[in-house]
Amino acid sequence: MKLKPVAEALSKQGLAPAIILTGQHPLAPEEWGLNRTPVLHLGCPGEEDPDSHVRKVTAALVPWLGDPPPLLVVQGDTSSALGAALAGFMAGVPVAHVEAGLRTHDPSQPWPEEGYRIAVDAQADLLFAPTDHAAKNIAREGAPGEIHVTGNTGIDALLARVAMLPMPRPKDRSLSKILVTCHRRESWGDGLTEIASALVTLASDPKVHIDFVLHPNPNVANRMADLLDRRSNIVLRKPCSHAALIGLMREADIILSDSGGIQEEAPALGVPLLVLRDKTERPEGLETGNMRLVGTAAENILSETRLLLSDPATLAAMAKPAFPYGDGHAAPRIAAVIAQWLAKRSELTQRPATGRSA
Ligand SMILES: CC(=O)N[C@@H]1[C@@H](OP(=O)(O)OP(=O)(O)OC[C@H]2O[C@@H](n3ccc(=O)[nH]c3=O)[C@H](O)[C@@H]2O)O[C@H](CO)[C@@H](O)[C@@H]1O
Repeated sequence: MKLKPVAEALSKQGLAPAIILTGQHPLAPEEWGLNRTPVLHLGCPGEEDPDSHVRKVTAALVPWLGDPPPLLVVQGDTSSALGAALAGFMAGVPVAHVEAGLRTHDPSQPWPEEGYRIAVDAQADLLFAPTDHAAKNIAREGAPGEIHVTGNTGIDALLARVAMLPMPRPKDRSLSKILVTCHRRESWGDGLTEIASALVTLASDPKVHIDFVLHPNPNVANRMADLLDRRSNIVLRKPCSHAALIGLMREADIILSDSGGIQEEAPALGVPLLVLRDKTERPEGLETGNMRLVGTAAENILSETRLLLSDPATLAAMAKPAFPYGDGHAAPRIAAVIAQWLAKRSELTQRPATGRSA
C-alpha cells in the first residue's frame, strides 16, 4: 500500500520498478492497479518467530540479486523489510529505506519493529524520513546514508483512495461509533484481554456501537473473536480493503487502535484517535492534538474513551484534520531523489579512470 505510490512515481520518472512480494500477508498487486508491474513472489508466509521470517526472506531474495538491480527499495519495519534489506546488503545492492527514522527509543515497544528499522537505517544508502523528527532520529544515530525528508507515502495512498470514494454518509447522532483495531505483539499477553474488557464495558451502553476489524494474524483474530463475540453492539469484521477501512474510519466518532498506519491516517481524515500503546514512534499527531496515548490498561481505555464521548468540544478539537505525516506528495519526492541518485551513480561508474599515467 505504501509502496504503490512510489512504484507509480518511479514509472513516471522513466524508471522501471518491479515489485517483490515476500508472502508475509496475502496481497494481490492487481487489487492495487499494479497490473503491468512485474512481480516476484518469494513465497515466505509470516511466521510466529519474526526473526525466522527475516532469515527466510533474506535466503529467498539473495539468489534473485545475482543479476543486481541498481537499487532495492524497502518500506517500514516488518520482518519482510529487514529480510530484504539484509539480502541487499549481502549482495552489494544499494538499499533505499522508505519510512526511515521512526523510533520510540525502546526496543520492546514495538517489538520487533524498533530493532528492525534501526538495523535497516544503519546500512541503507538512501533514507527517506517522513518527518523532520524522524530525520533527526537517524542523524543522531550517525547513519551514513543520505537522509531526505519526504512525508509518508501512506498519506499519498490515503488521499488517492479518498479521492475515488463517495462522500461519507452523515453521522447518526443517536449513536457513538467506535472503530477498533489492535495487533501489536507487545499486547499479545494481557494487553488484548484488557482491551477486550474495556470494549465489553463500553458496549454495555446501548448508545455505543463498536466496529472491531480483526487482524489477518490468526493468533490475534481468534483471541479477540473469543473475547468479544457475544455482544450485539460489537461487530467483528474480517480484515477489509483499504477503501472499506477508510469508510469505517470516516463513520467513526473515535478510533481506538495500535496501528502505525492508522496513526498517520486518522489525523488526515479528522477522526480522533486513542492509541492503544504506551509509546509511539509518531509523536507528531500528539503535538497536533489529533491523538492521545491511552495504553492497554482496561481502566484507562475506558476512562479516556468515556471522557471524550462526554466532551463534544474536545472531541471536535481532535477532529480537525491535520497533516503532520505528509502532504500526499511523498512518492514523487522519493522518485525524484532516486532518479538523480541513480543518474549520478551511473555517471561515476561510466567515467574513465583518472589514474596517474606511467
Ligand atoms: C510499528 C508500526 O507502526 N509499524 C507499521 C506496520 O504496520 P501497521 O501497524 O500500520 O499495520 P496495520 O495496522 O495492519 O495497517 C496497515 C495499513 O493497512 C490498512 N488496513 C488495515 C486493516 C484492514 O483491514 N485493512 C486495511 O486496509 C490501514 O489503513 C493501515 O494504514 O508496518 C508497516 C509496514 O512496514 C509500517 O509502515 C508501519 O510503521
